[in-house]
Amino acid sequence: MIELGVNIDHVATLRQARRTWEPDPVWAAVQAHLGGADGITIHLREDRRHIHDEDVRRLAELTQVKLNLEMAATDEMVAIACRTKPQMAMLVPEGRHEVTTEGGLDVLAQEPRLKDVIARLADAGIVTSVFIDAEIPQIEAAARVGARVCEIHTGPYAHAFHAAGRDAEAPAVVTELTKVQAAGEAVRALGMRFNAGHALNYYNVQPIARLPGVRELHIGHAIVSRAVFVGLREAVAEMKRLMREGAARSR
Ligand SMILES: CC(=O)[C@@H](O)[C@H](O)COP(=O)(O)O
Ligand SMILES: NCC(=O)COP(=O)(O)O
Repeated sequence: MIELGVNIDHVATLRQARRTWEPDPVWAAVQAHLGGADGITIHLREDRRHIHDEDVRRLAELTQVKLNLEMAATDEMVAIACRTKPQMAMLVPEGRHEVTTEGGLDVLAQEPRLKDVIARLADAGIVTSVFIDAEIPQIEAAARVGARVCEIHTGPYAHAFHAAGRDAEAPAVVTELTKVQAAGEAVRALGMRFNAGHALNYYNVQPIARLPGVRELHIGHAIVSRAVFVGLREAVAEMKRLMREGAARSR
C-alpha cells in the first residue's frame, strides 16, 4: 500500500510569521495522522526559518507517527538526529537563499563524506534516505554510500505538468514522468526503497502514485495550502484518497 508522509514545515512557517507559539506543529502532526498520514516529514534547515530544534524534539517525543527528518549532511544535523532518533533521516542539499529545495543531493560528488554520515546515522538506528534527481549515476552512488531509501525529486515532473496546463499526456510531462519511473526501477533493482516527492499536488499526484513499486510520497506545500480552507485532517484524507485511487489503477 502506498504511503503518505505529510510535510508540515509550513505550519511552522506560519508560526514564524509572527514568531509566536501557534500554530503548533505537534497539533498538525496529530491532525495529519487522524486524516490518514502514514508519517510526518519536517526539514530542520540550518537557518531555522520554519522548523526549530524544539519542534523536532517535541514531535519525536509526543507523537506516535513515523518521523522523517530532512537535513543537510552536517555534523550538527547528524548530532541532532542521533539525539532525537527519527525513524528516517533524509539527506538534502541546502542553500541559504533558496525558497525551497532546488535540486537533488549530489551524492556522486561527496561519496566518502556521505558514507560516513550514513554509517553514523545507522549506528543510531536511523534509516537514511537521500533526496536525488532522477539520474542513474546518482542512484548508483546512493547504493554505494549505504542509503536504504531514495526519494526521487519530482519537481521537474511537477513543473512540466503545470507548464502544460495540467495535461498529463503532454510530451514534456511524459518525458519527466518516464525519468522518475526509470529512476524508481533502478532504485529497486539496487535493493533500495523507492520514494518520491517535491511539488506534488492534488492535480499531478496520480501518475506518480501509479508508478510501479513506489512506496511513499512526501507532500507538504499543497496539503498545507488546502488545509487553510478545508482543515488539515480533510486535506490529508483527500490526498490519501487520490493516491490510493492512482495506485489502484496501476494494477
Ligand atoms: C526536500 C524537499 O523536497 C522538500 O521537502 C523541502 O526540503 C522542504 O523544505 P522547505 O519546506 O524548506 O521547502
Ligand atoms: N521531500 C518533499 C517534501 O517533503 C514535500 O515537498 P513539497 O510538497 O512541500 O514541495
